[in-house]
Amino acid sequence: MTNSANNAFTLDIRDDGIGVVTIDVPGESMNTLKSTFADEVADLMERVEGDSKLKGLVFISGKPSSFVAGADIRMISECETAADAESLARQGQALFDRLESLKIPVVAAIHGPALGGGLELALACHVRVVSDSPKTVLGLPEVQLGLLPGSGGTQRLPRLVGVQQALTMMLTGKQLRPKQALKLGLADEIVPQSILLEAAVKQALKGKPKKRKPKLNLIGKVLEGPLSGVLFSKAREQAQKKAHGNYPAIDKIIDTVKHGMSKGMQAGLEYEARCFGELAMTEESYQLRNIFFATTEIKKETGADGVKPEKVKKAGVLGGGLMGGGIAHVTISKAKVPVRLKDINHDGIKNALAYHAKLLEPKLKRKIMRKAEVQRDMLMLSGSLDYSGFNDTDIVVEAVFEDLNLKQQMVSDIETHAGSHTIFATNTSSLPITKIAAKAQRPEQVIGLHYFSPVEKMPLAEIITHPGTSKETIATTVEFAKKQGKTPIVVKDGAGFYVNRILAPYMNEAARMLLAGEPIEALDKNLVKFGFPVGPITLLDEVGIDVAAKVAPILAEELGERFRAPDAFSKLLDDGRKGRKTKKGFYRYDKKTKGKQVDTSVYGLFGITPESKLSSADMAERCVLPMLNEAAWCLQDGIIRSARDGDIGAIFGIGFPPFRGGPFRYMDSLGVAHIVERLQHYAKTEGDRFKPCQLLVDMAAEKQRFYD
Ligand SMILES: C[C@H](O)CC(=O)SCCNC(=O)CCNC(=O)[C@H](O)C(C)(C)COP(=O)(O)OP(=O)(O)OC[C@H]1O[C@@H](n2cnc3c(N)ncnc32)[C@H](O)[C@@H]1OP(=O)(O)O
Repeated sequence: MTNSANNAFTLDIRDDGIGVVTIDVPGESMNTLKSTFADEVADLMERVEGDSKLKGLVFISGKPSSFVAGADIRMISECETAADAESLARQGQALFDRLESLKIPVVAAIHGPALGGGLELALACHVRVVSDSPKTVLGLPEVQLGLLPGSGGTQRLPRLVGVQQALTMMLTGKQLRPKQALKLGLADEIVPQSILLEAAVKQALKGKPKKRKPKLNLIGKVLEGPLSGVLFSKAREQAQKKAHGNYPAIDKIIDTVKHGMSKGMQAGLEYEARCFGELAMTEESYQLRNIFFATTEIKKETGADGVKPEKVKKAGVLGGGLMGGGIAHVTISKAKVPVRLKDINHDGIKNALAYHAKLLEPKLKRKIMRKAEVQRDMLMLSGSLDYSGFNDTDIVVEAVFEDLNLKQQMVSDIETHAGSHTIFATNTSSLPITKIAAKAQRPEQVIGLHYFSPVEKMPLAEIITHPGTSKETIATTVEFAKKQGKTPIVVKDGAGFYVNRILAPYMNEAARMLLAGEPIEALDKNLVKFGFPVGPITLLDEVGIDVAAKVAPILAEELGERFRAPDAFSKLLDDGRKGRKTKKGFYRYDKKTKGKQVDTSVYGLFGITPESKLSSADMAERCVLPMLNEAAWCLQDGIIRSARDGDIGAIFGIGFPPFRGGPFRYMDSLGVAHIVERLQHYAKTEGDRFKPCQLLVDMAAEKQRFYD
């Protein structure tokens, strides 16, 4: 084989006898493994096996900032049968077996992500040298795609780092940084990127190392020896506590590791390939892969066709509350942009600084950041009580409380004190952007930038345009949100925008069932079982009953009767129940209460005796259908630009069960006609609020789907 520019793998043999294989998939920004490489890889292996002078082999990436991001997910999605996917897994297994069996030492030189099949390749090598860059991460994230590691990962990882650690990595998809990988024995050496290749060559010249046993303490040895049965059943119990049986990959990962550890590597690999094939065909994996494709698409979009974003070099934040503090933090720590924060009093500024410091502290403790880096990030946040330091801001995000006059005043202040190009982004969750921009001199620079709480954790940002927002403002705000680590969706102005608009009817329906006597625990439990991270009543307590009570009439007024909230909020508020923040809501928050307990006195307020009459499935259906219907309304009204944005918004903003693909993909999977039929059924039994929107009715009549 001669090396060709079209090859993904190029072998160069150095004078010291070490062969360097550079992985560089042509035409792609990141290396992924594809079955079409089979012939060139077979040639490469023959060349290596046939060269008796070769002393060792090093695998390194030719890409500037990634090793290998795994098997090509598109290739997995193209499989039509379980047998097709199983054979992909076997192909990878066979190659990695052959690599591991080489008599010469094989070293992986890793800089950037080594994920999925990329880490499986590295696991088959005899030594792993990693760069100390923050870009370097090692992980097996297949579970997030509804899959298991299919090319030996389920067998090699536990043998290298121990069953317990391997299960944690595979069941959570967690990615390890270099130091964590070294500690576990997954990496053998950490070096600066500049000497990565040389360090790997040095390792190869040392000869083939003896196989190491996992680094285990005494308890680890017992748990992974005589008590391994307990270890596996505990892992299953813990994982299912969160997954509620909704993710088939979880059981398969545990079964496969167990099979291989008790019956040997070869049997484990057989089992692994079979399970990989089966999982690739599940609805759950199909939907999770779709999320990967959707987010990858969104990452590439500017939000405004043909317009390039302006660079944001400095940002302003108005308001030092929880939201303002969170926004300042992600702007500095993710986007690396300095922030000037204004509040009306010193406490607000102090709060924001303290919040920023609190979020940086664990990074110092866990050695993700050095002290000097933390200090630098702290210095990037400065505060003032006036608008000094705002004149050179490129964007200002407002996070003051929800008052239209106040927000209009802020627009005017920014127009006076900041630059003529400065964008005014409002983090309102309920006020129309059109009204906030109504008195602006430069309305084209006013936009909504709606974060979810807590800002540093929630992945979604809704970017809301009013009719006058310019394309430049959209593109710059979208880019800014991406730099802050958010997945942005661009939506049109309208009450509740998208996320809160679809959330409200879902919560209202849960409240209605509660008023009809369904127990609080049952409502929460059944919706969590459906796949939401928390149930609707818990969510009401978290969001604040007062907040829900304030938003409900606004939505009803603008969008109609179907948004009319049940008459429960006023009674709760009269009783001083605002939810978790006041330690009084549907649940008890006093210190003495152990675990999560319903405050049963709530039932007395409504004169009801709780009694479950609905089945788990009926309860979930009644809550979820209004959300699905409203999502379709939003598409019909042009609030969201596509079903894809609606799915990503619901999954990343609300936690709509990812394995169901989002509201639109879920409707497709059940069939739009079925959704319409169920909505019509409930419209008869429960009321007009369930009436399906015209888009759904038309689509059902035409047998259409949201996705091809
Ligand atoms: C048999 C095996 O066990 C099965 C497997 O390996 S399944 C795959 C497991 N691997 C993964 O799940 C990792 C998926 N990738 C990622 O999480 C992220 O891409 C990443 C963290 C590696 C990098 O993120 P980021 O820097 O934001 O880059 P991102 O925009 O996502 O990706 C860059 C490009 O690589 C592509 N890409 C990354 N990983 C890919 C994969 N595994 N398959 C296909 N394409 C992939 C993206 O689609 C994108 O393509 P584009 O240039 O056309 O836009």
